[in-house]
Amino acid sequence: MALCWGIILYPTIGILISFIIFLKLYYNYCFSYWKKRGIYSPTPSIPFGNASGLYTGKECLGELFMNIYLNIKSKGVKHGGFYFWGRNVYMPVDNEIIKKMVIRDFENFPNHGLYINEELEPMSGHIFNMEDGKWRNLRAKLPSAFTTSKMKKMFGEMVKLQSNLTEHLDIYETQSKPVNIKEVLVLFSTDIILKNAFGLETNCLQNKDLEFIKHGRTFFDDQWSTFNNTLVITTPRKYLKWMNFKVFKKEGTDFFTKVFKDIKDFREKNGSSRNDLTDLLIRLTKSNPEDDIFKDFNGKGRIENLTFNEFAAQAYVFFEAGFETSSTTMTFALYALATNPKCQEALRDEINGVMKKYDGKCTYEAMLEMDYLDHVVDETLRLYPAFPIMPRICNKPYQVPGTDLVLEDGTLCMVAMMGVHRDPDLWPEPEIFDPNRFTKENKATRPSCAYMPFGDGPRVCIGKRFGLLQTKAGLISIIKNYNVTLSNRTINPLKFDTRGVILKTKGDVWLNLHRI
Ligand code: HEM
Repeated sequence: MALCWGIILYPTIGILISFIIFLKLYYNYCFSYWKKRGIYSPTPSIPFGNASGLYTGKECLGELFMNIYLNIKSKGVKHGGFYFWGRNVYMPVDNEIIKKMVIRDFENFPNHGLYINEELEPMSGHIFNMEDGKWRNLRAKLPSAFTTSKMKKMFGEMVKLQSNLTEHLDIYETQSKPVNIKEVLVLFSTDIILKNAFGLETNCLQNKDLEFIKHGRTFFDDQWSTFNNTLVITTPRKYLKWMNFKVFKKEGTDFFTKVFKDIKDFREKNGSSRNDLTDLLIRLTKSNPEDDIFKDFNGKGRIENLTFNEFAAQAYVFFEAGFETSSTTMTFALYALATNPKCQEALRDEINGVMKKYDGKCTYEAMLEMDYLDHVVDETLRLYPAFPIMPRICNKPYQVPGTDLVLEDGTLCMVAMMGVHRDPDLWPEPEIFDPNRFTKENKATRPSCAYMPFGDGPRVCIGKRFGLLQTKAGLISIIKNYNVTLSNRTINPLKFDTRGVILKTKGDVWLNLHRI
């Protein structure tokens, strides 16, 4: 019997030891990447590299990049490197390098480099993941869904929904109950995006159990999806492809595929004059040689029409991005205003003053006159950029300007937006909420890439104007009508939820509302 155990035990121990030695050698090799190139790197550890905070629940993705940025910056260098597991990642901290990478030398970094597997998951073929010519061609068409005249019309629709929001909030106010503000703002933002991009009247505020909410929130909130989102950022896509990795939950994608098919079928059968994002996407699915929309981005060649799956993937990303980022931004803004009552008062005074000029109406023109509101939103997005990542893949060898480093083709580069936004060299006392940082005079003192909550360059957020309008429509309505204080149910000082890609508070933000 003892002999028998020996036969099994000794080879097993041998294999285990060999495996550990192999792993150690492998990691030593990986972790020497930046050193060999003479580039500073914070000390990595096995197995997570520099991302252990992410996997042990100490830091969210935005904080992880911020801390790496501040660490590199503290060494007085222009850039550094770090490791996701064994994967090397480049991080610039010099503003000129960031600017060149993202704007001037965009041709070297046109793609986000994230996992896309359209055969397995058609929904992954959306514009955020799209690359090269395909991305360029589609991206060139989409701005026509967000022109100034359309924005103005959409703001009108948002204002109509403001009364639903206050009616809903009044229920909490009259019962003197604190409100979980993010939960309400998700409903408000979902109504806005469904109305403006898809022409649907939903009133989620009265019916929060709608499937749109259930499936829509899964992507950013549920444990499984948030973990998957993190994996997609940190893991080389060739491994994910090899594993046939699935990002989305089937029930959610089935639901949205059906909804988008129904909307498309309905509009094709009945016609539509909405001239909105959905109309534009439907037009792109028609193979029409007469239609100029099929000219490529150079205006020389022709592009292929979108398949139904490609149509659905675009509709899906606009729906998801449309409600989550803005409701998150409004939530952070209200937290900041509740904890900075003087800023709240100044904002309310401005809203009342400007609206008085417009017969008490919240028009597009009135909103444009609200400078302080603009500064409050800007400052909120500086401290709490809802989508705090800006990945770029280097697609050909690139000599980093002003340095000896040549980035290799395929290197993942990460701009640490939150790091830049909290860099004390750019923002004195960066942790303090101070909207006046964004007055015209103060803005002029900073380099352009010191602030980029919507990214920058040709890949900048396409929904930026829509997201800002939505955020402002919500804030105007709440601050005009309620004095907002923080309930003791809120974790204060605020901490970040360490799951997922979107920046979120740990625990909910609960507010007390007092009708004015
Ligand atoms: C406060 C709200 C928002 C924030 C903070 C935000 C932030 C961002 C950021 C940082 C990026 C990456 C940019 C880059 O890589 O340089 C991005 C991309 C994108 N955003 Fe937003 N976003 C917001 C609202 C929206 C809304 C409302 C929509 C849709 C209606 C939207 C749709 C998109 C899309 C489609 C992309 C991918 C663009 C591309 O790769 O060409 N976003 N957003």
